[in-house]
This record gives sequence, C-alpha cells and structure tokens, in this order.
Amino acid sequence: MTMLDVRDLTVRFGGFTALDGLSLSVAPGETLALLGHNGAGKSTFFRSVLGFLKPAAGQLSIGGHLPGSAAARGLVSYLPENVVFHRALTGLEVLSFFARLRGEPVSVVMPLLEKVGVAHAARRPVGTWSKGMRQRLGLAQALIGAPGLLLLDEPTSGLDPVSRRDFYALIAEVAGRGAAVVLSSHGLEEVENRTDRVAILSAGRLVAQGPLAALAEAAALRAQIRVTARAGQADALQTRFGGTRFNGTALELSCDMKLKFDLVRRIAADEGVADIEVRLPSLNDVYRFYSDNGGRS
Ligand SMILES: Nc1ncnc2c1ncn2[C@@H]1O[C@H](COP(=O)(O)OP(=O)(O)OP(=O)(O)O)[C@@H](O)[C@H]1O
Repeated sequence: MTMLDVRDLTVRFGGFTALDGLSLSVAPGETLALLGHNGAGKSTFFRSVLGFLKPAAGQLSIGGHLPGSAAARGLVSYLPENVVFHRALTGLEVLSFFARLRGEPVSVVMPLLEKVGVAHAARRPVGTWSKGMRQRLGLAQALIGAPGLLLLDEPTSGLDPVSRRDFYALIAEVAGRGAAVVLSSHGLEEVENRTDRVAILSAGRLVAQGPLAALAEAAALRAQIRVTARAGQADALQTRFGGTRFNGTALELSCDMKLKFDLVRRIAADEGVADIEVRLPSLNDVYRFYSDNGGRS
C-alpha cells in the first residue's frame, strides 16, 4: 500500500521545466528525505502534491485521492519552507486557529505545544519568539489532526543541533504511528540514520532514490590517500605507487574502497614514507556525486 504515489510528474512554469518525469512512492510509516540544491524542484514537488500546481504531465495520488480533493486535503498536512504567523497572536491563538480550520477541538492545542517544546511561551505573542520556536510551532501546526501524509519543506532550517535531534525524534514517533513523511533538506549528513530513504533531485530530475547506504555503495567513490615522502624519496615513491606529485614531497593517490586497506598497508611499510593520510568519501561527496552530475562519474 502507498500513501503517496507519483508517476512521471512533469511541472512547467511557462517554457521552464521545474520537474521532469519524476516518479516515487511513499508508504505509510515511511520517512523519505527529498534532497537537492537550491532550485532543484523540492518546493515545486510539495506544491504539486498539495494540488496548488497543475502538472503538465503525470499522475499523483494521495491515499488513492487526487491532489487538492477534499479527501486528499484531509490526509495531508504541510509545513512550508518559510513559515509565517501573525506576530501579534500568541502561540495558543495561532494553533487554535489552525485546529479550528482542520475541524479539530482546541483541546488538542496545549498537548501539541508541549510536544514540540514551546508550551512555556504559549501565551506570548509569536512576534517575540525565536526563529527556532516559530519553526516548532509550524511543526505543531502540521501535526494537528494526526495526518496520514506529512510534507515538511526544509523543516530543520533555523534549528540548533539539539532542536534538530528533538525534531527527528518527533518525526520518528509520527511515522511510528503510521504516517508517511516526506521532508526536504540540503544535505545527507543531517538525514543519515533518520530517514528510511532519500530521493535526490537535480534540476527537476530524480537522479537517485533508495536507502542511503545503498546509494553510497552504488556511487563507488574512491578513497584519497596522501603520502608524504622522506627527503629525496618522492620520485622513488611515485615510481612504486603511481599517483600525482603534490608540492614536491607528497603524492596524492586515489583507490577503490575495497583495495584501500592493502594499499595503505604497503605504503605504510615503505621506508621512503614519512607520513600517510587517508580521506574516505563523506556523505557530502555522495550527495555531490548524484546532485552535480546525475550519478555519472
Ligand atoms: N511560480 C514560478 N514561476 C516560475 N518559476 C518558478 C516558480 N516556482 C518555482 N520556479 C522555478 O522552479 C525551480 C524549482 O524551484 P523550487 O522552489 O521548487 O526549488 P527548491 O528545490 O525548493 O529550492 P530551494 O532549496 O532554494 O528552496 C526554480 O528554478 C524556480 O525558480
């Protein structure tokens, strides 16, 4: 069963194609991170699922319903990228307003404010709240009425590391109750171990999709090894190990991750070597691999 099913979605603004043949699905209880540079199409994707944009081609279904239909609207909740609340209203008033809009009793409001950790400021105007507190209020707004599909557009921007951790704990709880969650973010490091799958968008195209570990493995990025030679040994080292000379005394080598241990052992045992430094591919390298060139090396 899927909560969100998107097939060959294409969205255009005039002659500009913002989303190009995108297909993905998200099951109840699953958390998907949508990643991509500025302008990759993440917000456009959310606005399409919400039914705000009419696709040029493709189909979307939310729990079997068309985007924008009453049934779909009842299932989906959304936290926009730049959440803005009336500055003069208190947190309690803001959330009560949204609860009424969703047909929920205002009795749900205080427990939600407590859940996101801003109950202490509930009776203060939102204009006096910090950005992180307003972001938490935005999340509380998205949690009203136990939605089946949560769309969160860069929900952690402006949050400090502790708030970020709390945020993901809350998302895990919501997903644990069966909601499907799609959230957008700018980097893999943040979503590592916190989402089930990632989908990487590049210039409106879905260039990679899957569990992060599988994407990292498929990228087959290489380890970088920098070797510093003892005085007068650089030429001999290059003859033995190859690589590129770097500032006269160092060599830069790259090797398949599977072969790195053997190579490092051989280098470390060489008498001409003064120092060795190994750099493994980071999650940022994996992200760049897919988002910059569509996964083509
Ligand atoms: N209403 C619009 N009219 C014309 N172009 C638009 C419109 N909305 C979005 N775009 C363009 O579509 C592309 C995708 O924009 P979108 O906001 O979806 O990117 P994003 O991935 O959310 O970026 P960011 O990370 O900066 O929020 C951009 O090039 C943007 O300029």
